[in-house]
Amino acid sequence: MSTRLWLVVPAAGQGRRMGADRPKQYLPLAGRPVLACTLERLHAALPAARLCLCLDPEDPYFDPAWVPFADWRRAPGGAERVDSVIAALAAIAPDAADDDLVLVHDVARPCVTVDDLSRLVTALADDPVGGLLAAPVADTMKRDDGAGRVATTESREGLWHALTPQGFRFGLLRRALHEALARDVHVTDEASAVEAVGRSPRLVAGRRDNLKITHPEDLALAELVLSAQQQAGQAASSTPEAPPTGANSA
Ligand SMILES: Nc1ccn([C@@H]2O[C@H](COP(=O)(O)OP(=O)(O)OP(=O)(O)O)[C@@H](O)[C@H]2O)c(=O)n1
Ligand SMILES: C[C@](O)(CO)[C@H](O)COP(=O)(O)O
Repeated sequence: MSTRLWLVVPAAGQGRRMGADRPKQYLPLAGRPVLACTLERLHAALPAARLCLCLDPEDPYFDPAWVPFADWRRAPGGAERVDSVIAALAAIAPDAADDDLVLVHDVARPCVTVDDLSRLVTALADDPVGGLLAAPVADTMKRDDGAGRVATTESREGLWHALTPQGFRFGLLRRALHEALARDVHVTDEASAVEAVGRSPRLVAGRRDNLKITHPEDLALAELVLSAQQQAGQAASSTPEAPPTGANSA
């Protein structure tokens, strides 16, 4: 399958759980804004991809000098992440073909490695649906009783943490997201929307340190991860902790 590669980076969130004086994508990480770090990783792996960056239309912090891609455009962020991604798909629609692969990656995940990005693209190259980076759940899982006590211990077998990027064919992704909105199905990632139209995204095992900066402590963790990756030469490569696909019985 010979198609173009698009990158959609939702970066229009307000970072409410972070509680900082500005959206978390503009907080400093290893001396640069989170947004610049994330775009640098994406560019190192996929320099020829076409980028669409979702930004709050009233964002006073963004600086285009942080974008290393030659071919890029911006889309107006919406109220929820899904609205921002839909706006990005509308912005690329005039130039995108239904079979083009669209990778959606949170700006808040700056620790994704070049190797995970490359393996994802390779895994999805001939996949008619698409898929996502994911990490097998490694902790014992508890369900609460609603009153602060454990109701049950849940099996973690077959459970994965959904990471990003998540990559799907343009036509399928657009249809799935629009159907989710029309049917009022709450989706927190692209894969859920694709699942809701009856397709099964491929799970591609990725590194656990591809964390999403969400809470204040995550910024320090991300800084440690970037530093460790740098020392281990893993900014550009990595070894997954699980086979690329298959059941999680860890
Ligand atoms: N309306 C929105 C909401 C989120 N995002 C993006 O979606 C990604 C994941 O969202 P999340 O971690 O929830 O970020 P925020 O919405 O910024 O955080 P919070 O929910 O704490 O406000 C982030 O890259 C964020 O910028 C977006 O583009 N548009
Ligand atoms: C897309 C995502 O990063 C996958 O883990 C996640 O669902 C986004 O989280 P949010 O808090 O719902 O924005």
